[in-house]
Amino acid sequence: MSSDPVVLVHATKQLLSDAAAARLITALVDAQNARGEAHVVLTGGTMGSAILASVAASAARDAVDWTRLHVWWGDERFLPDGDADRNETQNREALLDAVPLDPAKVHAMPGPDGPDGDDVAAAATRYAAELAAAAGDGAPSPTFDVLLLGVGPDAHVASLFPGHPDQLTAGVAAAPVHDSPKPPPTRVTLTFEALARAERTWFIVAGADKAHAVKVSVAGAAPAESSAAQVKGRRETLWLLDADAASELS
Ligand SMILES: O=C1O[C@H](COP(=O)(O)O)[C@@H](O)[C@H](O)[C@H]1O
Repeated sequence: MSSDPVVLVHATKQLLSDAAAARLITALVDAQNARGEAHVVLTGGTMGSAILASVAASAARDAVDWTRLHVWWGDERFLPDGDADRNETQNREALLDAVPLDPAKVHAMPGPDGPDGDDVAAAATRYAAELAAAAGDGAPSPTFDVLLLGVGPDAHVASLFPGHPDQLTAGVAAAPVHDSPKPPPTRVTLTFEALARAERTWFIVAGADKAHAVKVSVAGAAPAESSAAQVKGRRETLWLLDADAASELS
């Protein structure tokens, strides 16, 4: 069960960010209203933190009950806690440190200063176990209410790089990535199987350097050309773009 991609274009990167933030607040409020708690998966990169900064600046920010939100990550650069290049650090600066989250519900991916040291495979296994524990019903992870994904110019999402040997890891929810083509070389990522467990999947993409990746991904390219094309939400798959990122779409 998955949904067909829908494209929505905003004129500027700032409008894209603000509109996506409004959409995110509403989706989290609705999920909490329906089920008590909500689960969101965050992303790194340009738009991953831009949308969170827009949430932070929104007058509706505290319509979300932050204490009832589980925060997960789609991927993480395998760097120590607080490193400026960690997605978590950037997301914290943009929003997470400014809202009253329950620390027990903030599920950061371990780095080399974590319980497994520099064993990135063990760190990924640990994260998969945390996902399964949160599901609590034998599923490999909770159902994610909203999955946010940035997209690289090479059409990667999370740390799943097209054509990379670690791209197609199967049978686990989280996997190590070695020799990433984008620095840093070592990462932890959710797998395609885990990314498929979202109700709403939103790609948030700005900039002309992403236009080709957007075009081939929306068209449904094969894994060797696009990781983004392999990910769909169960209920909704939205491509939220600025005009530059949409410039190669017909
Ligand atoms: O390395 C990463 O890159 C992508 C996209 O980043 P961008 O700066 O090109 O927007 C990001 O979504 C991913 O989480 C991150 O680890």
